[in-house]
Amino acid sequence: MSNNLVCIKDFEEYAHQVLPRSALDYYRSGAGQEKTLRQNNKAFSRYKIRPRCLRNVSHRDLSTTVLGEKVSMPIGIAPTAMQRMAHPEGECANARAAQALGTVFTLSTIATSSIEEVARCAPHGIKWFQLYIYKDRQVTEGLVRRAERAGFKALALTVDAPMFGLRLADIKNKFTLPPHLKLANFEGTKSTDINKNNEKGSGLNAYVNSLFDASVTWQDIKWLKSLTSLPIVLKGILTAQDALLGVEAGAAGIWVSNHGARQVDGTPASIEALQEIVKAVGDKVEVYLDGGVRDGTDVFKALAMGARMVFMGRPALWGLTYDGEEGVKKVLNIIKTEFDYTLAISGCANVGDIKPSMVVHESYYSRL
Ligand SMILES: Cc1cc2nc3c(=O)[nH]c(=O)nc-3n(C[C@H](O)[C@H](O)[C@H](O)COP(=O)(O)O)c2cc1C
Ligand SMILES: CCCCCCC(=O)C(=O)O
Repeated sequence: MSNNLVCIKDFEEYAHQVLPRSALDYYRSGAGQEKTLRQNNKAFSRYKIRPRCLRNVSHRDLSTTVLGEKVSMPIGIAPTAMQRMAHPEGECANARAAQALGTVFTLSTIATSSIEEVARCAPHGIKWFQLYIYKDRQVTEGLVRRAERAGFKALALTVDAPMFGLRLADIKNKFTLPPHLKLANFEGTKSTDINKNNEKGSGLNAYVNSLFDASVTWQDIKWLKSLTSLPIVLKGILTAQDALLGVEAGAAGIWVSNHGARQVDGTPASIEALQEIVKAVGDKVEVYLDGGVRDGTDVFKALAMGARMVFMGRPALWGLTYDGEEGVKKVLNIIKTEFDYTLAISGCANVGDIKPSMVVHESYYSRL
């Protein structure tokens, strides 16, 4: 079977065939009419690679560093909630796959495996913890302390979700977490239950509106920084202005993202937002990108346009659905190989050889 799955699209098609409707729609969907969701993928194809020739690429090195840690490739796993709907080992399997490939796994606050379980499953992996700010600040502080104790290396604070986007499929399905699963970071607390309030639609929106703090401002980044010495990455930035405010507030990294097109339908594709942010931020902090990364050429383009690392959300969920840890490893190995081929055939022996001039917007060719 797996010989027939040779690219991420194949894993996505497989997951579409086997996942229950409600889980599939939750994983797959974007906000509103899903215009931005379609653009996240399409926008990459509007950028063109300009390969260079005869540059001795016989030995290649795909590794890089993020926040001072060496990773085997500039491709990591973005936080996605409730992964045990895809596979019984959920986040644990995903984290083990990332550990095996030597790259970053980011655990969602809204996970179906706890911080401690994931730390036990992947003790040597580079793990980041994704954070939401709860109205009850002690909930957030408790999560930070647990992530610190469990050896997580950074906090990815999601800044694009004061409320949740209107995901029409979840509303129609009246999404709830299957009863055998739990929000594992909150067992036995009132933050556990996403199923109690969904008579009118998706249980997610009811949960978020009742517990997440929509009044969060830049001052709260200072508060978070005062709590911890872990580096803080701001996830969900789409403008140069906010990137600069983030740098000023002391962020160690800016994660360019439109949340997989799940928040505002009508934002730019993440790749379209990347360059203004890279230009504004310069070398002050690292810049990452997620959203629509589906093959090795996408990785190359994002790096040429200034990202230090890219992350993938849904592709890991499709891999998990296929075969847990092994499925995610397959997905990661496929994109790693594609990136290696792109690097070599474009005349680069390592990520440092990828230069901004090697990727142009397609309009470059109509101007000639
Ligand atoms: C099913 C699903 C759940 C997500 N859960 C979270 C989450 O808990 N926290 C968060 O910051 N982002 C979350 N995201 C956004 C991802 O971290 C990431 O930004 C996005 O998936 C990247 O786009 P891609 O799926 O096209 O790779 C989620 C995305 C999806 C698809
Ligand atoms: C149960 C609360 C919301 C889940 C958060 C996951 C998320 O960010 C998403 O995009 O979905």
